[in-house]
Amino acid sequence: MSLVEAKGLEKHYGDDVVLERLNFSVDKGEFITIVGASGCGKTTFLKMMLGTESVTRGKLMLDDKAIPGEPGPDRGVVFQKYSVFPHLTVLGNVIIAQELSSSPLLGKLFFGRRKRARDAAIERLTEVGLENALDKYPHELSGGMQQRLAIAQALMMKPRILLLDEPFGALDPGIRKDMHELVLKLWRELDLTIFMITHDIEEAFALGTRVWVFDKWRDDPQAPHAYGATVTYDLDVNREREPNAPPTDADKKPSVTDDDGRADKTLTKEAIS
Ligand SMILES: Nc1ncnc2c1ncn2[C@@H]1O[C@H](COP(=O)(O)OP(=O)(O)OP(=O)(O)O)[C@@H](O)[C@H]1O
Repeated sequence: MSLVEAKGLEKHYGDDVVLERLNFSVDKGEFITIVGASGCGKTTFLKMMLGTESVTRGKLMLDDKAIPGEPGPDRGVVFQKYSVFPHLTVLGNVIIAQELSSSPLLGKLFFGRRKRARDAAIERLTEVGLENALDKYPHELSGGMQQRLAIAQALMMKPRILLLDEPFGALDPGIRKDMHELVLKLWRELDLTIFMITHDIEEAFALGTRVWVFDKWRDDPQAPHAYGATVTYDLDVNREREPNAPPTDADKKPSVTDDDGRADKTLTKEAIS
């Protein structure tokens, strides 16, 4: 059984068709990187996965059931803009993810549960390399450290799926490299399935086991909103990294089918950049 599956998935805003013809199946442990022109619907797709945007038509399934229409502990998210609380310490920022989830009314945990949440938060912060910054406030952290904190927050509830919306877009190239190593380490060690949007094609090919290109399947200049984007290319890359997956022929020569399964062509990252 696939972990995530879409069948004829569509998203419209009024008459504006943003996404359509989305048909895919994603197994546990895959690392999907998503590229595509600005405004083509990548974030909208991620929000549907998160449960903060509704499905207009078709199906989006998690474990063979309609994906919940609200965020849940099984799906963690990190956005490009730092989403941490400025008035809380690093440790407080991660504990609160558990507090808000376990005690939404009070937003507080007490006694043994607080101690367990604290221990779990320290574990998550150690995983992202912030164990020496527990008492710092976000303004005392570098951009890379703030994103590490946002990742620790997203991991606090032990999600199975991690949704990353251009998480490294605002970071310097050297720091991005460190973040790539971190995200690959977390993906492997925590058995995550990742969907990550990026504008950086090199990053998409370096990190993903599958690269998706979102684009409109048809463009009509007379009716720019009539057709939505879909996955126009679905490229197998770095398959040897997947848990228990031996390298496939696709690693050597990516083979691509269009969204109707018709064309079969070889594609390189140069061709879509
Ligand atoms: N809440 C909304 N109401 C109406 N239209 C929206 C809403 N959210 C997004 N859109 C529209 O949906 C389209 C896709 O937006 P989205 O943010 O998903 O694109 P994107 O591919 O992530 O873009 P970028 O790469 O610039 O972040 C855009 O035309 C946007 O204006």
